[in-house]
Amino acid sequence: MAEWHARVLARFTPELVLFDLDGTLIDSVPDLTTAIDAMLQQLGRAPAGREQVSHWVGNGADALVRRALTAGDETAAWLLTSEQVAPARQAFDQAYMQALHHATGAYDGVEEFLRSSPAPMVLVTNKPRVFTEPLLQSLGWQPYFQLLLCGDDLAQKKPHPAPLLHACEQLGVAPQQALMVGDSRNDVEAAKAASIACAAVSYGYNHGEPIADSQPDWLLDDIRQLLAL
Ligand SMILES: O=C(O)COP(=O)(O)O
Repeated sequence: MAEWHARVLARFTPELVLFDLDGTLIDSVPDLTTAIDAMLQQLGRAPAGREQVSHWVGNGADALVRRALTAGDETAAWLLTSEQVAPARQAFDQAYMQALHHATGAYDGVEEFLRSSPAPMVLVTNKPRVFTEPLLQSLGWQPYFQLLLCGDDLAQKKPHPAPLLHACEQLGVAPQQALMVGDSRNDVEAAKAASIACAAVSYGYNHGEPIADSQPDWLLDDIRQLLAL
């Protein structure tokens, strides 16, 4: 088991680490793009490509499909009715289930952190459970996490603080003793609203914007920077 880096210890000693998944632990955009482009092709539309898809990830599968259907127009995306979205969502779900772990891999340093984390870990992702569980199983990561909280487990998802607070409560850790690690403003906003310290990684998606703008407590280029290695 590794020790926390002095920069973390100077503030507090985390008793629980809450991890985001997509863009933080894994680069899932290649496989998400395969699924989104297969869906668009079925609908007779042009493919979106990885760059666009990377800007649409982070608020769960429903938001991703809505954004793809409206070429990223956020207002138009949420004006679509559930009935309008349903066939596309079905096509996406089928394609993503097939593609789940073809090109998705862990970022540098992630495996090392997971193996040697100084504190118990929970996964708090907006990804639906139907994809998260088989993907974690395929990565062999399920034993690392005390709890998985997926995007469809609770009524609210990040940036709402509810999943983070729920995780703390389940593990019996005060929010002030937990650390959120994520890549997007959804993670930072959820952490701030829950009074949870937040480290953000600079290499993730964050809708194509710099995560520094959200002012996390720590900005990391590599998750191992949290550790005294
Ligand atoms: O939008 C998604 O499905 C990804 O969610 P995550 O970044 O919270 O892991």
